[in-house]
Amino acid sequence: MALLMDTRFLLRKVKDLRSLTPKRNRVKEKWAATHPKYPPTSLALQHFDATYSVQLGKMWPSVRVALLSERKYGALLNNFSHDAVLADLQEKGCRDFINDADTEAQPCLEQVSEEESGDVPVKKSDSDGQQLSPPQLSPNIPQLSPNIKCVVFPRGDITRFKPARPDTYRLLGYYLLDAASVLPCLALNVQEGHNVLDLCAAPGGKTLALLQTQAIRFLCVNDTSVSRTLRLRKVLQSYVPKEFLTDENIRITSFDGTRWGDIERNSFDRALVDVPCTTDRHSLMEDDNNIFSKTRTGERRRLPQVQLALLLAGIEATCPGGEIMYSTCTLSQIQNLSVVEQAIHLAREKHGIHLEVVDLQPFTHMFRKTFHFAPDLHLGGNNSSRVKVSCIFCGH
Ligand SMILES: C[S@@+](CC[C@H](N)C(=O)[O-])C[C@H]1O[C@@H](n2cnc3c(N)ncnc32)[C@H](O)[C@@H]1O
Repeated sequence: MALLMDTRFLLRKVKDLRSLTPKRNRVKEKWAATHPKYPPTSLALQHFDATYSVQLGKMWPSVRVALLSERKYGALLNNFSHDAVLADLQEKGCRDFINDADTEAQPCLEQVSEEESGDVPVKKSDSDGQQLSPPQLSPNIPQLSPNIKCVVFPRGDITRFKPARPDTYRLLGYYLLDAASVLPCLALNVQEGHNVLDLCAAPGGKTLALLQTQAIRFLCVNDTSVSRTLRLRKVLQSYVPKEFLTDENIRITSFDGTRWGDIERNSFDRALVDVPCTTDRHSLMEDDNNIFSKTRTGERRRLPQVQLALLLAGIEATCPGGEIMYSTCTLSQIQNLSVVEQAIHLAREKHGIHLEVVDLQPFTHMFRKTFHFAPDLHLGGNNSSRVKVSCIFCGH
């Protein structure tokens, strides 16, 4: 311990001495050695400027500003906590945007776009269902779980939430996440007694939201990264009472999700496939661990391939009549619509599985007071085989 402290002291000293030396060459050398000429955040912006200006046209400048602005959090309330957190946050000016959703509203045509993620729910037809070619839109409105509550400060108010405090049972009262991350969990339409698969689950924000429904019979939580799965376990321990985290209720694994079809088929009523992606906002903000860094170029290029394999695995794992939610936090069409389109095609051609795409427009319309959504997007390669889907864009 003493040695460690001395070492730390010495390190600090060296730092101090360096800061006293005249700036000249030393500063230049250090800069050159540690900072790439083009940091990953700049490479990400260059890439988005090139691709999204074409994909989004005149919407890109405002979407760009939104991506570069401070992220706005939501606080997902923890029903397992004993503290009266909601009243406390309401007193501070927050509102539960799910409770405020306009469930009576009918979708209208005017819609504007803002930011990040593409979320696409897909329904698996009965095995003897008719072949759907081209893929058909299934117009249904998910029943919103009354138990998922997520509060936000009013539009334009970027007050930060204080870290959640533990209650007398050491459970935290809320989990902070991008408010839009709750939308795929709501759209998944989990019903009483369902078996649910969360294929890429860590660090666990959406897993927690799914557990808040208190409707799930069995939840299977997976993430290929062992370290991130460890984080997820810690999150669950901080929010969910031990008696809920039994083998009968939940299974936590660290498998490669792309191989899930080899492990378990036709087993789940619902599957959430929240894939790794270019995490657009993060890639513009943080140089550390950035997918646009030169060392991760190969990984970035392989993303659509991995996403497709994960979605296909989620489809195989779901039983006939079940629903699959594909979600990302990127605007990229290649990582959103193209992946869903290819998955539908391959599921039919290779596995004989027929899918219909659920139209999310009525769903997004319910939340138009809180989020900006993309205008209609189309699934399908040509005019004659178009199926509409809606992509949800994170942020306010
Ligand atoms: C967008 S994050 C998931 C976020 C999570 N759903 C949440 O709400 O906190 C994507 C996750 O996919 C995981 N992942 C990447 N490749 C995977 C694979 N082949 N199988 C399973 N998980 C994978 C990553 O480790 C990462 O944790």
